[in-house]
Amino acid sequence: MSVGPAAVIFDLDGTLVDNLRFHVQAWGALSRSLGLDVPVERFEREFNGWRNEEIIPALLGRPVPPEELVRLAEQKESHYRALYGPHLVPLRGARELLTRLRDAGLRLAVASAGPRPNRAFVLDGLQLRPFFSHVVGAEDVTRGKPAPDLFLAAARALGVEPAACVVFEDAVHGIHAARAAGMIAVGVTTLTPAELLREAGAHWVTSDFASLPGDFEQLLFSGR
Ligand SMILES: O=P(O)(O)OC[C@H]1O[C@@H](O)[C@H](O)[C@@H](O)[C@@H]1O
Repeated sequence: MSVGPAAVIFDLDGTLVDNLRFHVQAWGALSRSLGLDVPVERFEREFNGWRNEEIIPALLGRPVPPEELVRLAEQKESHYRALYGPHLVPLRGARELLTRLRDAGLRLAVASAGPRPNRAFVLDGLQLRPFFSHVVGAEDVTRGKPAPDLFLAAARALGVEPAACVVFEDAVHGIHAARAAGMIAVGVTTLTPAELLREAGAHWVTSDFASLPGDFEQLLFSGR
């Protein structure tokens, strides 16, 4: 009997796809249209892994009524999808790793703080959705990352104990969330340097899915 992990949970933005510069560009355009001058680092670090319901009030520095929030979020997200659409591609090795994990009998889920249309844009656009038993998103929780809620919701949906889950995640907030959920955390260095992901608690780091650390590969696949 295998004693390795039973499930793997993937973050979406910055992990399954290397798309954060397009999110940052769209956030920058939204901010400018509102007369705000926001340093890029806030989008890359502070807001990475948050839900729109958390980002937009922080950006404006005030509570934002639901209708205004929906309108501003849609303005940003439709711009992001238009910017990223021509570049949509999985992170190197993603499809191959998902195939190996599925064939090895591991349960797979996505846990993203992003809204449903953005998840569909990537997962359906790249035909990755069939790999995943469950996709958990912004509307399933009230707190984004670093709260553990998204990852715990994914584990619950998969019917797997948190301690038996591995999380792939690119954001410091996401690594904190995975560790707070009691999961094994693997940092993906699409934007955030390896040292910061390790400091946040990542057990391993990798630049993509094509070259995983040997001992981590062994943990995932030995005995399967
Ligand atoms: O949880 P994920 O998939 O990394 O994505 C969450 C968010 O990540 C941020 O970095 C983006 O700017 C957001 O717009 C996005 O929704």
